[in-house]
Amino acid sequence: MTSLEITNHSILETMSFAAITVLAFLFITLTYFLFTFFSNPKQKNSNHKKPPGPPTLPIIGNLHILGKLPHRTLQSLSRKYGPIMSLQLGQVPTVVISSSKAAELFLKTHDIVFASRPKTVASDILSYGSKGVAFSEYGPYWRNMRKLLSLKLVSPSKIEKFAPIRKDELDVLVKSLEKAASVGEVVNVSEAVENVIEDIMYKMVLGRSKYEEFDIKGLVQQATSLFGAFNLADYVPWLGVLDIQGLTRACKKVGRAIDDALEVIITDHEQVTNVDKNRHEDFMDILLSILYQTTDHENESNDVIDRTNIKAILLDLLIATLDTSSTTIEWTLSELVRHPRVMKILQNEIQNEVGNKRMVEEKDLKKLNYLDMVIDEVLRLYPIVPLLLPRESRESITIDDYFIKEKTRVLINAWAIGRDPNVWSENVEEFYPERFINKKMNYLGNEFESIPFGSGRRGCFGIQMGLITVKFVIAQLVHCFNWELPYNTNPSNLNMEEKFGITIPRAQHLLAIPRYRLVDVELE
Ligand code: HEM
Repeated sequence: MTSLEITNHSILETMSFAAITVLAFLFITLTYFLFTFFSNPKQKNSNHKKPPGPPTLPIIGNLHILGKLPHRTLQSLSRKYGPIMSLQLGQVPTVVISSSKAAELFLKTHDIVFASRPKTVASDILSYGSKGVAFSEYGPYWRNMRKLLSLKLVSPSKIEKFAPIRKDELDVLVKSLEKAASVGEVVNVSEAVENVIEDIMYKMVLGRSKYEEFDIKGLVQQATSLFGAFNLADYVPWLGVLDIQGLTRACKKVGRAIDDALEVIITDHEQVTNVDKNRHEDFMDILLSILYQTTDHENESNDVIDRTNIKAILLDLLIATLDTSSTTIEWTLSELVRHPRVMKILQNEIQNEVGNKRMVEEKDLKKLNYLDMVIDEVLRLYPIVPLLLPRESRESITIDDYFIKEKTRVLINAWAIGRDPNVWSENVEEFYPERFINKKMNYLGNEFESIPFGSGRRGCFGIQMGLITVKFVIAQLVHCFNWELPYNTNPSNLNMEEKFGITIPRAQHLLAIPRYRLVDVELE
């Protein structure tokens, strides 16, 4: 065969492939129109009024309009279509909530209807078929696991028990920053904070410092972005086999690496526990103590907690603890550096309570009211999980005259709710902690004006542990150091762009120069 023949042959092949693709697309589009036109005629003629929403395209619905920062796109769409808005994400009917009043209806008044999570490719692969807590469907398994874990992992006495770990790890960070300060070094604050949180959480969850053999933080970050990605396979399941975005392949690859790491961690833990029975109890010990128990004593269910349950829960806990606290700290330091006025008031408050001859201790935190206001303001502007974790309606329901059918996905735009000018006044975009002077937030499900931890049955169960970690790190870092931006950057020019995923970290790492400000403090 000559080269010309080869070329012609391939063009012919390419042409027929293109023709087949076009024909297939036309066939699918036609089928879709016929299907949507003729299917469910009863619903078309009934009073089942859907919430308003933007026009949809065949097959993909509104998937194409989400953009790189969906929380922002959805906020501007809600200005046009209202706080309860319909979207069609591929084949999945979706409702987006963008006001505190609407959030209260979905997360409090009708919480039980929206207490489930949708099954997704990521939860199926990475969570061992949704066997963890955060991504599992509503039902006796989730209810019992959540009750058990809340009691055993994050009770006030457990939070107190882990205080020495938080103190020791933070001391190490302060020491290294003191060194950097003595030579005027530029510090990658984002990385430093990620590392200290990783060290704290490692010791708390696994009872030891990092494993050199594998990069758990990296794997957890990859899993977090896969959980947050809009995978076409979840929205147009028949396109799933093609895996056009490669996300299903990525889930399988990351899932295998995580499984290998978790196996090593569990085996290692079992061995250490056998040798030293009086060790300080960590999360992993608590999880292993429920291995082989049944999940539902009351109803005598036969579900036994096995190794895959333990691995799925462990991954949930690592995802829930690693990124959330460090990202909140990162945004807080960024806003403080941008607002020297606020930084000064906070430093003065700490200095008045603690003096400048010793470091902050956790017991000081309850006296620091301005610190509470600073953190509330950061959580209002940067709810770290901007769309919370998706919910799914367990049955059909009518809310505010809108019909929401069973298995509708519900996205709560916590980011838009915290920036609603009708609630937070015209200076809504401004970082202004004083707006919380007469407004004490407790995040226990009574306020809906700012919901960084979600709310209701599926709300975060680690709120107190998250808050104490964030407040302690911030108080220590601003008490021990003044912070300057490098390269003569004007604070008002600091880049504040975010990246989208389940969480929203800074798009660019925060770099700053620490200047030590305490006198005569001896770190052991
Ligand atoms: C600043 C730190 C934290 C923030 C901002 C945060 C935020 C959130 C948010 C927004 C949700 C979803 C709520 C919803 O869908 O309504 C969530 C769920 C969850 N969080 Fe947190 N979280 C933090 C720390 C923690 C910690 C330290 C733990 C564990 C010790 C934890 C464990 C969980 C779990 C298990 C869920 C899933 C709950 C369920 O589906 O039943 N979180 N968190």
